Amino acid sequence: SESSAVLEPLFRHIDQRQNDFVQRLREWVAIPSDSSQPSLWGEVERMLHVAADKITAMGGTVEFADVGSHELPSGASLRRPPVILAQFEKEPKKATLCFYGHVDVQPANKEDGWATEPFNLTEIDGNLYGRGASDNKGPVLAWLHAIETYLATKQEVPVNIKLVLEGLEESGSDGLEELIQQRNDTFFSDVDYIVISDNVWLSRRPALTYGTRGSTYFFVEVEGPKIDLHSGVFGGCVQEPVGDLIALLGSLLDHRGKILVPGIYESVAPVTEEESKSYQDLHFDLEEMKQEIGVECFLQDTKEAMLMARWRYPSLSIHGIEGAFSQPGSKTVIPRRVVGKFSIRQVPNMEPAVVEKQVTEHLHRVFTRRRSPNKLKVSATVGAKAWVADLKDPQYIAGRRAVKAVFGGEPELIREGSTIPVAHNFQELTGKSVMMLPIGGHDDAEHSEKEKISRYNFIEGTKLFAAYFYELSQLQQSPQKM
Ligand SMILES: NCC(=O)N[C@@H](Cc1c[nH]cn1)C(=O)O
Ligand SMILES: [Zn+2]
Ligand SMILES: [Zn+2]
Repeated sequence: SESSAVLEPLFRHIDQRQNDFVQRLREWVAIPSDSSQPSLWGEVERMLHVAADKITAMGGTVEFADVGSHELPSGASLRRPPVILAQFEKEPKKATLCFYGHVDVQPANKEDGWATEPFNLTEIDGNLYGRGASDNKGPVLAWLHAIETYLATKQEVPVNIKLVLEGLEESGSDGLEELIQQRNDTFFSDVDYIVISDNVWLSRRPALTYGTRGSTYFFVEVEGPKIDLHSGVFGGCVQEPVGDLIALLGSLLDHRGKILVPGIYESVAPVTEEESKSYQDLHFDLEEMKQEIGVECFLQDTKEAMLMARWRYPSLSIHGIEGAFSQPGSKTVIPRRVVGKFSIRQVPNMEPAVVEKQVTEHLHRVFTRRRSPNKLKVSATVGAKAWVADLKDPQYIAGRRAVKAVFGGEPELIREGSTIPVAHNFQELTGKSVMMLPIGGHDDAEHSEKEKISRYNFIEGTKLFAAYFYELSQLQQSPQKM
């Protein structure tokens, strides 16, 4: 068939080059582009330059777009890492696909329990372990390798390509929403489709993703004495900030994971019959998942209930306490100032600004009841809304065809519990079609000390993207053909 004639040489080339592609991923993972703290943004910038050089070497043009500054606690301001806006030569008759990805990563230290060095991509039993391997350097490279494959095999890329690559996704994509607004009538004006590959499959089957949850990240600061104190001297005499903070954090959730902040579930949409049915055919094995992450039980007993908890209900997770003694050994200290960190995943219809107000008021109410002399400060970042796409969008037709061409079966249609802050912004601000085409495996353990992408997913994922360019270009010719 025509599609095999186009795709077979591409797939062959990808197979032949797979070791080079893995080596390039190794080079990218070696850059510790952790965006969680402004003091580390130098490495994020270095990573953006490496990505830009790759795009330029392939014939693309790159602009480093400014996304403003971040105000430091000292009052000084620091320029945020720029966003790459790139494009390849344009042919007006072809559709234009814009790919979004990020090259920053979550923090990673060997001491967190990594069996391998987090920034040294290590292959074990066909899995490539390393921070950013799946989230999101592997998929970003797979898109670039798909383009490279067309060029190397002297085939015309069948769609025009634009890229948006950022370095602050893991800390909330600050400044990107404003950049999209500014460039709506220029960079984005001729874009037909936006595609994101920053999530994972639900099972061993490939998937297309049509929804993500939003997120707001909270900081609860409790400040007491002006210096840390000896607990033998002042224990029992001062109201301890850690005690206040634990009471505040303890007021957020019940023992079954229900959020106790008044009003938080108010706007959550009821489950329709159609939605209920949509979970039945999905492959998700609770027992296997228990084994994988090492827990005896989940808070839900059925696949349907667990997927709903993950995709369509809000959740609250406590991430840590800054300033509390956390090293090994015993230190009999009363910390003077502690900051609790937690986030709330939000679902369609929930407004981050409303959630922020509800949480702030709740924490102040609980704190007032304690009559503590300490000072409480609540602040929030990220404020990302949930995203849901229309499955009738033509991108999903091209996505299904590309999955069939590479994997030989139908994709699962899934949602995602995590957040890609820009997904909602792209859809709302540009009005363009947005789809997620993941290549990460269900067990990639993103954000954990076991993050990996399998060689299979990385290489077959590259083929998927190459096939996707082709299938997208075919839509204009035969949009209804399945
Ligand atoms: N792969 C997407 C991802 O991991 N996104 C982050 C974004 C985020 C949310 N709050 C702070 N950062 C995620 O945790 O979902
Ligand atoms: Zn990501
Ligand atoms: Zn992430």
